[in-house]
Amino acid sequence: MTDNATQREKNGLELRFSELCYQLKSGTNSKASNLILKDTCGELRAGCLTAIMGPSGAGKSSLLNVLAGFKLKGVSGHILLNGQPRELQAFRKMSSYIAQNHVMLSLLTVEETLRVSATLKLPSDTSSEAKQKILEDILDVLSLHSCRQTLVRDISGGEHKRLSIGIELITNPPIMFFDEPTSGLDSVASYQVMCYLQKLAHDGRIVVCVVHQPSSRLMQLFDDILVLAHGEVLYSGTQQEMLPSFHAAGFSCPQYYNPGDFVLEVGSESSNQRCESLIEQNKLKFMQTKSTFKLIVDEQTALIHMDSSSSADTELLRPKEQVGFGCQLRVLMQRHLVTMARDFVSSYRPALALDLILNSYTQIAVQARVFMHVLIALLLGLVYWQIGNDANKIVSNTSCLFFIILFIFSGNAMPSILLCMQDMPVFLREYYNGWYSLRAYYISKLLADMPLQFICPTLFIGIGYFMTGQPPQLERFVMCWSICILTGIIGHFIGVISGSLFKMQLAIFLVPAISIPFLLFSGFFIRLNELSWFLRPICDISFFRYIFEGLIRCIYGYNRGDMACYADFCYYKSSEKFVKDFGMTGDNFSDDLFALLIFLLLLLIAFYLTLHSCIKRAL
Ligand SMILES: Nc1ncnc2c1ncn2[C@@H]1O[C@H](COP(=O)(O)OP(=O)(O)OP(=O)(O)O)[C@@H](O)[C@H]1O
Repeated sequence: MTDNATQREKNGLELRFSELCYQLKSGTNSKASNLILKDTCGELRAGCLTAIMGPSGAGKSSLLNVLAGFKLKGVSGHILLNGQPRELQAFRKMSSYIAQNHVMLSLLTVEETLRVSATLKLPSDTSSEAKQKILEDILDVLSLHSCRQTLVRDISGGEHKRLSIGIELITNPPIMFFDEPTSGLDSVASYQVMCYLQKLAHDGRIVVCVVHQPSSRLMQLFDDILVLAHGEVLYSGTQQEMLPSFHAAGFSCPQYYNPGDFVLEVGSESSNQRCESLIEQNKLKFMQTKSTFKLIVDEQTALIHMDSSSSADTELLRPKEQVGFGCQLRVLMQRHLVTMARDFVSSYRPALALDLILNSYTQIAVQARVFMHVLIALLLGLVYWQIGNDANKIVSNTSCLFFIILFIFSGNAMPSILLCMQDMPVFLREYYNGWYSLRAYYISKLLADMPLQFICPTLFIGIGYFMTGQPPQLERFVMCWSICILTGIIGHFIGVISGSLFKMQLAIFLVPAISIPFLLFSGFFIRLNELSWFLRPICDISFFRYIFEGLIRCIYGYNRGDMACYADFCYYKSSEKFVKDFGMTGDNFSDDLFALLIFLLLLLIAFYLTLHSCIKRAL
């Protein structure tokens, strides 16, 4: 008996699937549908490294997703774990899925990344010594010791892949799925990563990975091969038996030819017509084993059939969190604050293409955001230098107030879209791996984003208010500051919601496209009482109206009295007259504040629903 077989026996895991179909409803025509996987049969064994191979578009990633339990809609067939129907929640707990682009937070070190994973994934009663031991073992096994203190953004592609494996190894899962673990790596790094996978498999795990075009050196590392073409399985079994099987079906591999290239060429025929014999041969092999299934399980219970109408419960797809809500919140807050602080102090680096996507966006979102608020506040102060108490320049001062609103809103909404770019994939991966609950992530996000929402508008209004010569009264400044803070927070949530719901390009277009029309109803461009009657209700739902009204009231309302007039005649010497002409009479600042708080509450609810919908859509 070989070593692998011994391990398999020790572990005893075997994942078999038969008559597995995956049907995709076409987006353009709801009636049309695509059968991505057709009656596929195969087997994955513990102690063996299995490669899923096939030409591009054959359905390799789809099969991996279906087997890992990440795709449920449109899936039908049998998936049996050790002869029993796969129980999804338990299966997700014992398996891990490492995606091709395993996005991680770039401003944590390798060790911190593993530590966060250990704190959230290991049971709460695990001692810190035990956690440290696991962490050290993983650093050892994956040869990550030398870069343990390096930021994730600075490690090499191979180290990145190994770290993504390490994150999943924390819980020592007996089943591991990898989608193209060698993509983007050179042949040496690919071989190195694949050797680690072989090691993990030979330790008794089921390890299955999608590979594109393995070199003959890589091919030697695989124990089992599953060949897919046009959504059908041409072969599933050991590598030793692969070429004889192809030969028996009429496909002979030339001597000295890479078997990987050969099966890929066979699978690349324009249709599977010529490969019918191979497909039938494979089905027959698993038909024989299916009779064994029948003895063990009732066919009805083993059959999965989830069409698009049946809603998949996301809770079924994720293992339960291992630590309590308090610990989840603490770890998430700490992580967020550390990355934000590093983001603020770290300097720009020459951006490589990937670097630009993963790192610079967040830097723009934090570092440049603070810098721009200070710079633009100074510019505003210079342009509108000390005009706040000049009755002759009251119209210019109103424009200054409007500019403040506009800048704080867009200065917070737009960078928040970019922040979602990195946060969302990390959130979805960690949520589906049961690291934390939606509630913990939501609250940590609200709290951890707050410092920036206070710092930026405070810096801006703190500089701008005094340079532009607004009334030097504490109450008025505090009123003005509170409006600015609310404007920033509203902008931030509009940005975050759009960035989470839509692709970045669309979100960047949508935020100004939706908010600019509301500016028309703020009362700045046209007085609200001059609007046609049928347009007036729009003012009630324009948050810019309450922001602008609030600012005008706190600067010119509350018995401010006469302003200084340095010209022969100043029409608006009296601030009351100005407020009255603007149609904003009454010292109802609290009403504006209340309306803005209602808007904020609605946005907070919308943000929660957005996260919920992102979770559902990720299925
Ligand atoms: N959401 C989707 N909408 C439309 N078509 C899809 C979707 N998902 C998969 N497909 C189609 O299903 C087929 C299989 O896709 P899959 O990604 O599984 O192939 P693959 O073998 O992994 O390809 P590659 O090696 O190029 O990544 C492809 O033709 C793809 O276009």
